[in-house]
Amino acid sequence: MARFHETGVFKREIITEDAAMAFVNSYQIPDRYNRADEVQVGAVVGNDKVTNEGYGLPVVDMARLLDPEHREKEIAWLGSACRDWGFFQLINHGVDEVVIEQMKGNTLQFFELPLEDKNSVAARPYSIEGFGHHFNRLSTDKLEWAESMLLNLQPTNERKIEFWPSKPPTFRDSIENYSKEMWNLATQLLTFMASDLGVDQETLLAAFRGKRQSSSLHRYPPCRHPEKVMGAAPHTDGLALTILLHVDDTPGLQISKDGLWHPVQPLPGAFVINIGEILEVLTNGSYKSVLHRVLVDAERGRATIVVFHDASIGGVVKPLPELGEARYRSIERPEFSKGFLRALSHGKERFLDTLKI
Ligand SMILES: O=C(O)CCC(=O)C(=O)O
Ligand SMILES: [Fe+2]
Repeated sequence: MARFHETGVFKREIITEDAAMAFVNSYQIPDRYNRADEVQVGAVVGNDKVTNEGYGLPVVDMARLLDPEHREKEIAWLGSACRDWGFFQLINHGVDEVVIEQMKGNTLQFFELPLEDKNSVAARPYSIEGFGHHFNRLSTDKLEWAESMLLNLQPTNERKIEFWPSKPPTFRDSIENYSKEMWNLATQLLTFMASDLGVDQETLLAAFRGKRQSSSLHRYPPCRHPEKVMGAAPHTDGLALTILLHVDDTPGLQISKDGLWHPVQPLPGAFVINIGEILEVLTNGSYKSVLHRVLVDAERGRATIVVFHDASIGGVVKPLPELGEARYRSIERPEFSKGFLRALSHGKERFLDTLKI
């Protein structure tokens, strides 16, 4: 992924004083944030129900996955969520609450720092890591209504410690602990996914072992004109498995399904899990990597902690051989990133569709 910039298709802009002022006083939306035309694309389902039956985003219960009496049914439910939605909320996940609360607290403390402090770990124009705007696409050159802190977490030799905030002082420990918890959770979920897919657990886990884990911390300031700005423009995730934690209960994430945007109503204490492009390929198209976006609230700020897990089979992105005739052509991992980013940046067709056989 260090090769992303070689494609020359994205850049990360720093948060300037003017940007910070625009976020605070949002009566006037500067032109580069004004994406009213994009916000209006696609109808939003007025659906705030979170149920296991209705049309809401599926809720998967880890306690049931671990309970022999309910396991089989819950694995099937997990599988259907990954096939039909590409997203689900996970409850009773068993992740250490102290680690979660410390990570949430330190994330908020970081974002509350004076701009000068946050910019001491500012992204460089063509670096993935550091503090700044999220990526902006060269096709529009518009900016997202958010400030984001991106860091590589694992393997440790791929960390760029110069981007790791030293304020608040516990930040580095918190994210280190959080990284381990997320790796354990990802591993656990993958074993159940393997059961659902009917593949050997070890084969699926091996694709993730030793691969990169990275994080994005996002803060979406409230905006007096939420109909004009995008917290995150529509995208799919370019890695394999994403685990998102809401720091607060402000909604904003929307998932595309059947041509409609479905708002996610964050369940207290739950994670939002989604399938990235690479897991779609690994599962030979069984699990779906789905378009999502973030809209901003008029009054309430929102923060999220997102951890991404990469995967490949010996450095190649391709379907697991156990899953029958390949429906995607094999591609070297670095080429995959280039193609993914190029397609995203130019807002063209989904890169995965160009790999379909
Ligand atoms: O903050 C969110 O709700 C979503 C963020 C996201 O989609 C991403 O970082 O890829
Ligand atoms: Fe995403």
